[in-house]
Amino acid sequence: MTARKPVIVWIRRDLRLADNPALLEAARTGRSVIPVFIADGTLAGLGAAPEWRLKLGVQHFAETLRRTGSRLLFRQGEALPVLRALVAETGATDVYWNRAYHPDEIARDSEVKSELKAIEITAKSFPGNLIFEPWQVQTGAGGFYRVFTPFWKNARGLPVSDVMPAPQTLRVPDHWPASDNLAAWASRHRMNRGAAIVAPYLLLGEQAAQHRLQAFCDERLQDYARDRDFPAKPATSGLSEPLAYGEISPRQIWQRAKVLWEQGVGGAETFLKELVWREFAYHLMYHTPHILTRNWRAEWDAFPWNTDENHPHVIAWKQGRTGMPFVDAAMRELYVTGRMHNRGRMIVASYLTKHLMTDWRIGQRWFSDCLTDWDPASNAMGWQWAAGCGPDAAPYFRVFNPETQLQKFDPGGTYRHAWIAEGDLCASETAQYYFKAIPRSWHLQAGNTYPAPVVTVKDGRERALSAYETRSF
Ligand SMILES: Cc1cc2nc3c(=O)[nH]c(=O)nc-3n(C[C@H](O)[C@H](O)[C@H](O)COP(=O)(O)OP(=O)(O)OC[C@H]3O[C@@H](n4cnc5c(N)ncnc54)[C@H](O)[C@@H]3O)c2cc1C
Repeated sequence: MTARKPVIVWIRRDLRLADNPALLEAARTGRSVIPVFIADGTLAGLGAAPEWRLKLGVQHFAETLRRTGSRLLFRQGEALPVLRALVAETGATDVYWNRAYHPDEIARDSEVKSELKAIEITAKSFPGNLIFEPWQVQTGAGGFYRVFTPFWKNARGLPVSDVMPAPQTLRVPDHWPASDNLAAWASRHRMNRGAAIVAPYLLLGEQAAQHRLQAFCDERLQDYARDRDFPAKPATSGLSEPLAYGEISPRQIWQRAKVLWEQGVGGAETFLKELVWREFAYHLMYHTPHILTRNWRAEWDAFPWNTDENHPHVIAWKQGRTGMPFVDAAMRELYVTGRMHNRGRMIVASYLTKHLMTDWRIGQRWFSDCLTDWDPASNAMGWQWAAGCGPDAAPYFRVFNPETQLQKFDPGGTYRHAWIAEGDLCASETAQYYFKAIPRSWHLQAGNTYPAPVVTVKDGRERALSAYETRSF
């Protein structure tokens, strides 16, 4: 009687109906479908903002499923016992999911798959969260890539399958198994006041992501290559946030932009290339998982980084009070919006690791607490790139100058004005708001004098280069 047995779809960071291979395959069996989200140990290490954002995403997707007549079950506990219990309760014979690539998730999923198979449950995983599976893009010798350009040249020519439709219907089981309390879980977060501050900047849910993609392709893509580096311009897609929770799939973005590329729309190729940086980050995380926690190049272990998280320079960096307007503007943007422009990310990461000679993992931790688009692979790759210790990294001796960068990418001072209130007689609302948003314990006020640089461009550069030149490796 398999025909009547339900299929369990284990929902993870794939909070969407369309282009969701596991969900579609389950619907196509014609059997009832039980979608479940499991809050397990892999979520324990999430920073405050991404944890809060994930919970909002799960709640939103539960609402989306409810509108189709289905539901999202929610269970707390380790994945294997939860799935085993659900199989026993429902008589399901199949469990489907879309693949995840973090080393902890790979280990968990492999165990779940073999244990379910051992009790004669069909456990199937699908490729749904990347354009190219990490093992699919290979060098001529059959290995993995360490450098982006050849990865891109190879990947751009590979076939990409069509986007899948949302299931037309999801058959419901005769009896829904009980769910743990999703609302109670979702309201338990560590953002406190931060939630209300960041909330207006969120791009939440599948529909919002699709609208954004459409608007971006219609209005911004044409000028993307020209404008994408200017932090005051609304020139980029902002899709990293829904991508991080699977509210949109990279394949949906790829296929839309690829058509425009083929039609000769300016900016489309550059945009696709940026999207493939995300693929490259996953490729690296899959083949060299130590990128997440250790210097990718082990010789950098001997470098004399500052590892004191409470060093006054690190505190000034986190609080946007380094005295370097580009760095401070970007750090304040992060605090208020949960986002930071890519140029800002490169500048603040370079300033922390080079001028302040601080271990990149201190910056990585701060980002992982503050970013609503936090993504383990892109984040680690970005930090190791900026610090000079990663694969295909910016060489350590190439030190971004935050002053000339500001002149070049914010020539009219719009970005600076948006985030730096001190000394500005007509300080913008956002710049003033920063001081309302930050904890009182920081003792900062908009009327304060703007600080002198904690380390000047020249001193920081010379110190970093001298440490680099006298290094023991
Ligand atoms: C130190 C540092 C930390 C970063 N941390 C993250 C992070 O936690 N999460 C994250 O998604 N990105 C991260 N990035 C990459 C990049 O800054 C963001 O992806 C980008 O700013 C997102 O804005 P967007 O969606 O408007 O990008 P767009 O310019 O519209 O680009 C489209 C998509 O391409 C991908 N992309 C673009 N640039 C990069 C890049 N350099 N690396 C990887 N993917 C890229 C993203 O998925 C992005 O949504 C980091 C970069 C640095 C230097």
